[in-house]
Amino acid sequence: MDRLVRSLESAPVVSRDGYDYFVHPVTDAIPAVEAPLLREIAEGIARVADLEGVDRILTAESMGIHHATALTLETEIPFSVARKRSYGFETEVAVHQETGYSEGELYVNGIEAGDRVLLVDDVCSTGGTLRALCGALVELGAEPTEVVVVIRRVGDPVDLPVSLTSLVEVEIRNGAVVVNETP
Ligand SMILES: O=P(O)(O)OC[C@H]1O[C@H](OP(=O)(O)OP(=O)(O)O)[C@H](O)[C@@H]1O
Ligand SMILES: Nc1nc2[nH]cnc2c(=O)[nH]1
Repeated sequence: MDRLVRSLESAPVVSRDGYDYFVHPVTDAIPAVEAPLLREIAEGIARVADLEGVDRILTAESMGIHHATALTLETEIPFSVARKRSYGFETEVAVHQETGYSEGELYVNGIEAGDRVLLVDDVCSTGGTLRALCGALVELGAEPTEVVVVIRRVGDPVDLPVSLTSLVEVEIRNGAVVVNETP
């Protein structure tokens, strides 16, 4: 995870209503997302995730999408996106998403009862987004298998019904990103 670690160490931190928010290609596409980093991440997720029997990858709009795309290209497992807009389908499940700086609804479509679903996202901080998605899967009769994120922001305890793995962990200390590579 050399590229990921090096690039995170120089990520700027801005305030979003008092929340120290780091800005990075993985989480914001700022500066640009380059192919070697994207590839390193997709290979890293495929290595740490248990892909046996997984039918679908699920991510949240918007900044999980490029990681889910790369992972699908790496594994051939199709992905779905929980969107921030409703399509109004009868089978749609809406869940409330709360992060450290925002809240809204996420709408899950295209997952079937019995599907085994790997959840993937760019970052997990409070865990509010991934907890909401796990709830949507259970409501649909699908099975969340595990959560794998690129970056885990340590600090907030997260409460998820399945295991959470990250490629790296970060902390924000004195306005700067401090990175710990996970084994
Ligand atoms: O662990 P949490 O506190 O839930 O935070 C993590 C979520 O925050 C970001 O999404 P955001 O809703 O900001 O939307 P974006 O992907 O469009 O930036 C990020 O992409 C994760 O989905
Ligand atoms: N880019 C970015 N996305 C986040 N999602 C939750 N926390 C963060 C953060 O600090 N930075």
